[in-house]
Amino acid sequence: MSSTNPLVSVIMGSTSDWETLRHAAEMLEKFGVPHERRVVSAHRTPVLMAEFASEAAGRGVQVIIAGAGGAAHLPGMVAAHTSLPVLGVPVESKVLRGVDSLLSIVQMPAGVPVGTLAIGEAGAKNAGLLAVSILALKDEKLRDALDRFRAHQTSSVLAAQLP
Ligand SMILES: Nc1c(C(=O)O)ncn1[C@@H]1O[C@H](COP(=O)(O)O)[C@@H](O)[C@H]1O
Repeated sequence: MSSTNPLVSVIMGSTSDWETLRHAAEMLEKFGVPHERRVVSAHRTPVLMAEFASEAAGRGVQVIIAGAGGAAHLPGMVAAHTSLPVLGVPVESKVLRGVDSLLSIVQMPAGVPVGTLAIGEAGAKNAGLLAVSILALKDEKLRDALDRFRAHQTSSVLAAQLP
């Protein structure tokens, strides 16, 4: 991880979300994308959240990955304060198994989009991959790395076929 000039900001509502969001950070690491990780909460640190979202583009951040659980308003509220692409990761909650998180994030009013991923680890990994895809639009090396990632994934699946 690089804390200087991060291109992607991975934020989460609580340190308890790290077990899920670390999968997004690990994907970014795999592709060598400079990123930061922060705990920011729309509910518990509303002023910090508004400042963070308003200032992110000015710091050179190009994509925000925001994960939260339960009443997961963080991705939507961050999206309300920035026109950067915001990728929302629903964290699996104890009581409703993340369906609450998913519905809180996905059902945005038209005009303020959040690109919502699947619940939990798979969603976090795919958020990392989507962030890489977005950056790869203007980065040929990243595009090649993504192509290699896909090719490797394909050959692993083929190699794992049953006889
Ligand atoms: N959904 C939100 C927000 C928010 O959306 O602003 N802030 C914290 N939380 C969520 O509360 C859950 C429990 O947090 P604790 O484990 O700290 O009690 C976490 O999944 C977090 O994302």
